[in-house]
Amino acid sequence: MTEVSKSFTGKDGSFKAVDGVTLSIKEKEIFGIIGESGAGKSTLMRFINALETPDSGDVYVDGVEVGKLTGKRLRTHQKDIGMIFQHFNLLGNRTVEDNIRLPLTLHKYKTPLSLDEVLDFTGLSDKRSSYPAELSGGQKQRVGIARALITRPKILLCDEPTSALDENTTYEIVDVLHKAQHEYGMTVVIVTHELNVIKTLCHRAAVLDQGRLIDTIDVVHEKDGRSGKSYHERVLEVLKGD
Ligand SMILES: Nc1ncnc2c1ncn2[C@@H]1O[C@H](COP(=O)(O)OP(=O)(O)OP(=O)(O)O)[C@@H](O)[C@H]1O
Repeated sequence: MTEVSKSFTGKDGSFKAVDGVTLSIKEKEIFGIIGESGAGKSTLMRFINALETPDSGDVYVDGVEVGKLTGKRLRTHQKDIGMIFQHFNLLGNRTVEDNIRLPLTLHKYKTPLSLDEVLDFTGLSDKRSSYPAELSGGQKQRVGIARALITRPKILLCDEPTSALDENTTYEIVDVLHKAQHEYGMTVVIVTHELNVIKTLCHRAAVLDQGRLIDTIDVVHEKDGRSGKSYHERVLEVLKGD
């Protein structure tokens, strides 16, 4: 995206939520967008699937200018992009398998995955007939991931996917996302304020501050990877510096 900006009207008048951001995300990379609350992270990410439209600047996905798409071509573009949310956005009156299948009932997809494959991939095979209220937070997010994966998206947008979860569950979800990128070769864009999630999962990260891009960082990964550690090991690491 090049020089993208977007203003909103708040109680003190108009302000720039995204301010002249230029960045490029590579195919199949896991790219983080970090910054404090209100920095413009979600708005920037939502330009990619046209849930938000910039006031100025251009967004290109696969060489196609998103702002020029309308009608069927816009829908085709949006169908290539899956999304998962902080609060999961599941339908409470539908079972796990009906929630996961939902996108396939709304649109026709060329090469969807099978329900059994995504249930197995996300470790939910024994929960297929459960309702969201019967699931833990981590299980609900795995349903959200399965619902996105079933359409076999080229790009997966993740808006604060672990912010409603405790630390252990966060690493469980980070592992599922990592595995999903590896298995299905998607580009993953993840908005979060949790630096540990970026550190464990992302190849690169953009830092936003009051709508401006202030840095793009190549993430250095620890050799042993934090996600394999137990909760107790991580507590010791943080509190005692082990
Ligand atoms: N539709 C909208 N109308 C008015 N203001 C909006 C709208 N969407 C976002 N904003 C405001 O724009 C700013 C950036 O919002 P955005 O959600 O992109 O930030 P963020 O970095 O993702 O923050 P958070 O981590 O709190 O979600 C915030 O001040 C937000 O209140």
